[in-house]
Amino acid sequence: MPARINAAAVFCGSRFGNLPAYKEAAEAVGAGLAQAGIHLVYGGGYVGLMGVVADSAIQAGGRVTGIIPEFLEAREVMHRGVTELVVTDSMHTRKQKMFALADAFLILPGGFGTFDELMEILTWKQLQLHAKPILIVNTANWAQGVLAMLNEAVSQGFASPEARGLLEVVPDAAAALQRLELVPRSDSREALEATSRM
Ligand SMILES: Nc1ncnc2c1ncn2[C@@H]1O[C@H](COP(=O)(O)O)[C@@H](O)[C@H]1O
Repeated sequence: MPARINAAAVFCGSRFGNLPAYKEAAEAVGAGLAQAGIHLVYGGGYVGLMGVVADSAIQAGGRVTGIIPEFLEAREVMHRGVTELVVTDSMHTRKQKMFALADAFLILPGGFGTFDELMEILTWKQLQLHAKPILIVNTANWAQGVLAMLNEAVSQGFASPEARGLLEVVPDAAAALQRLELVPRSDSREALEATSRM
């Protein structure tokens, strides 16, 4: 079935993590997006799972846009093989551009930076700045800690069950790609207007 969305942003680790399953998931997501004709938007690095997802999409003939802040060009080894590379003046601009381009967000295994990106896109949704799907690809249950934290916030009365429901958890890349088939293309003007409020 052809994909209805244009682009998905992938947030994931700048390291590989300890399990081979993490790299395999990044490969499957990159290749799967390309095969579905979905434009990959990601952080522009060559390192860790970020590089894996980009390389897999490129090898499968996909369109890949990397968005990287200038100060991370060396640290995250800016990927020069992507279709488009956007160098921003700050982390904030990077996030805004990734947000504006994407119709949906996939969160793959990662560390603190990935958690930050997840929380920001989730809290923007909680504030009704957007309504785009956010999917955690829970490979080998890597996200159990962050999910427990979110669930605990609901249990403690600091977040509503509705807010917790703004985030979907899927077990693997195949389920994520299947879910993306159901996502309608978002109105890019609405997305751009939303970024001006962030
Ligand atoms: N504070 C941050 N805001 C946005 N993005 C960040 C932040 N810190 C790091 N990042 C980026 O996240 C990815 C993955 O980082 P991991 O720590 O490996 O999960 C990387 O591109 C960081 O630049």
